[in-house]
Amino acid sequence: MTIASRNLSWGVGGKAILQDVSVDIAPGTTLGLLGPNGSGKSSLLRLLAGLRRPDRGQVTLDGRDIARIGRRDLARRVALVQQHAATQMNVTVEDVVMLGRTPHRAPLAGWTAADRAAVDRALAQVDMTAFRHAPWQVLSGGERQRVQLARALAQDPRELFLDEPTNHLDIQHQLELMRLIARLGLTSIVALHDLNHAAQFCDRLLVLDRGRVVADGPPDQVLTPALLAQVFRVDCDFHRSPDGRRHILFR
Ligand SMILES: Nc1ncnc2c1ncn2[C@@H]1O[C@H](COP(=O)(O)OP(=O)(O)OP(=O)(O)O)[C@@H](O)[C@H]1O
Repeated sequence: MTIASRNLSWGVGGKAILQDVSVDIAPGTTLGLLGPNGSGKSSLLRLLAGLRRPDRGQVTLDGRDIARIGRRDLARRVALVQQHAATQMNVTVEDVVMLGRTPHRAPLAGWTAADRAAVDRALAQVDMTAFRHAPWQVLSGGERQRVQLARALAQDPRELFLDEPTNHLDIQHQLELMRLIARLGLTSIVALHDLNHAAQFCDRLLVLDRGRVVADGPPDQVLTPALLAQVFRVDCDFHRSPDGRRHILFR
């Protein structure tokens, strides 16, 4: 067990946004978080990452209430890549990725060899080494997205939360990013809209509809025509891809 939630509920201004969400995620799992726009995926990621407190229920990390874990300890362990990460403009790519090392550094200490190695590794993992000295403001949307992932990887997390990480990426980098996440060996929770990526790269899928969990299990069991019709209001057929995974054809 790494991350788990019990009967998590959260709302704003009397509107229930997440209701009774319970999930228990085994170490090393790539969990795809699916659901229509507004179903609560980003809200759940923030609650699970400890950035927001639930109104009811609890999030635990290795059995400890996440609300009782200090910010710095949590940041050494858990990284979140949000959809629209705010970043100061007047910085380089390397500066942004270096920020990921902050929780590991002693106050006023310089950069260690381990910090530099983590930044080098993270830039290489997202194929952005050539941009190391580029100013952040010249990057394209997809390049920024990859740098934000590198910042999270430089943090050396055991749990990685990603909110629609393939947005803005060209197809090559979408596939590379999904493959990278799947082979990192971390516990990754990834909000996704591409159901075929979910089928191809995730071990387990959790489907939200209007703030409630409506399906939870391996892709083959979750991605059924009935569920896709009920939750996403689409008709589809399935093919088997050569690796035996489901491939969805939308009608
Ligand atoms: N801070 C907030 N204040 C008011 N409403 C909010 C807040 N955060 C989220 N919501 C509402 O909660 C619902 C769920 O939002 P959330 O961003 O979690 O959905 P999502 O599944 O990630 O959506 P999308 O696929 O469009 O990114 C939406 O109706 C949204 O407007």
